Amino acid sequence: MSTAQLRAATSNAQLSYVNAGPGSGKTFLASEAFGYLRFVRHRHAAAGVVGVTFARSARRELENRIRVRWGARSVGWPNSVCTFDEMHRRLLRYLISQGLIVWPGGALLDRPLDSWALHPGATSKPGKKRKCFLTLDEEGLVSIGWTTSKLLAPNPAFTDRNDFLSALTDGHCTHNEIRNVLAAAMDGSLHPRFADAIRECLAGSVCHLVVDEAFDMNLLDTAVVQAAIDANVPVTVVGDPWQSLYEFRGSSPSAVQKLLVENRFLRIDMPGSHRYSTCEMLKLASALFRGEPFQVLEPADGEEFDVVLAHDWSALWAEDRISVLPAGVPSKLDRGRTTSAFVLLLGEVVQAQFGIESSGLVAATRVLEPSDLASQLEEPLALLRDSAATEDDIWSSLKGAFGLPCNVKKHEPKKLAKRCLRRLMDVVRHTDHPALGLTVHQAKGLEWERVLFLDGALSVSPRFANVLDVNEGSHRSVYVALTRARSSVRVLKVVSDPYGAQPSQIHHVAV
Ligand SMILES: Nc1ncnc2c1ncn2[C@@H]1O[C@H](COP(=O)(O)OP(=O)(O)OP(=O)(O)O)[C@@H](O)[C@H]1O
Repeated sequence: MSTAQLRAATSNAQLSYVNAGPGSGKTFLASEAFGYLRFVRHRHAAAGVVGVTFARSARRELENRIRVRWGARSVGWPNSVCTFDEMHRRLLRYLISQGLIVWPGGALLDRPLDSWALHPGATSKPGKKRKCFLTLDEEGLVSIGWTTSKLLAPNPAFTDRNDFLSALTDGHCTHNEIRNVLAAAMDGSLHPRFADAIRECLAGSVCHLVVDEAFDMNLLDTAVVQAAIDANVPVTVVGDPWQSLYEFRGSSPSAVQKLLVENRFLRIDMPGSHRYSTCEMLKLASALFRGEPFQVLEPADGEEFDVVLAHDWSALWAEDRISVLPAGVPSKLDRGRTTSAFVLLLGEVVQAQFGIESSGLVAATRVLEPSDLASQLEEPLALLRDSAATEDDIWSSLKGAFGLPCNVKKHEPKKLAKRCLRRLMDVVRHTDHPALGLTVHQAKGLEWERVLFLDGALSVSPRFANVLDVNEGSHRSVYVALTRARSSVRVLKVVSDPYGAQPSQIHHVAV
């Protein structure tokens, strides 16, 4: 460990904030600090050290590092590493178990859904609709309310109260319902006993809270951290204000800054970088962290990459200048049964090629409930690799594998799904070693030797430098993408992306 990391990991401050740039070893530090807190500072505590972060991939990364460094028992009960969603569920469950909140159907199940996609009764057809949600009254009764609002395609919701109630009483719910009810409970104006109970739960179960990627916290997450502070639980937060990416989940860097200032967190700066092995990357990462102008290069002919990053999955599927295998599907892809079969097929190819789980597998598995996935996909996989097999052969085989009748209109693949299969056939049949394709969100916290970034707003001209603005979400996404490479990053211009969001304008200055 560097001296700066050692100082940060072994700080005995009640509240500390470690501020550091990309590749400076923040996650490394969070894992070191976890061991110090668990085995030294709080070795006699009955409550646990809890590490908390955002995406499931980030949670896995942090937990793996802690297991490797400190042994599997270091994260055993009462210690844990979890996502904020998991923490919200635990707190709500505590309120239910104490009889303070009455949940429809009684109990909150262990595995909330990510979304209501394909749940009977939930709709994602865009348009102005009556939309059901949960409310909490001061007696602790959770009931169903509704509002008329515009439904957005990727966010299905219930429009009928009875359908919603029967899904809830069957034990289903999404993280969204949990967040809504917990946020209402934490709002002290409703009834102070909810907030008192939450502080009691935190004080009894957590002896130290370590928050990684702190600038992704939303208002509910900061309220949970504030409740821990009010319960006298020591807190360490680690973060880089430039790496706040979860705007769609309501991340609020300004609320995080407010939390740090109002509670007088001890700020520990951790300079230095451990990721970068070339002057080019050291210079680029330092300019990015300081908000200074920087230049980027286009790839040279034939240059190879370990990973290709893009703002969204669609840009990766639309790219045909390089051989890239995206580990996820465009968000606009329909969620029907035939498309779900394609998602499972992609999952097998990605697993075989890169040894990782592709995005969207959980939802597709829920739709098709395969009995023996490996043998069901044996024939479609063989046809995918057989250059004599046509696109129609693969669709028929996929339908057959999951018992979907052929020649039924609703099981016909849609235009976008067909385009994705054609691209997959092309990549699988013409390259032995395609690059892994990921979105910037999926790449957060990870690193590779050589990175190619697909972007439409950065200038790659030798006459211009780019300047990013920390207050722009899409600029922060560019920052994360450009700082993932150990030795080199190149930028390939994408002219337009018909499906995904475009980053907002980046300021260019002449050099
Ligand atoms: N003291 C150290 N000695 C050797 N390697 C280190 C040290 N600290 C960190 N590293 C390595 O440097 C790389 C970057 O570390 P880490 O992922 O923790 O950085 P980070 O600050 O969380 O990055 P980012 O926020 O940009 O994702 C990793 O490969 C990590 O193992």
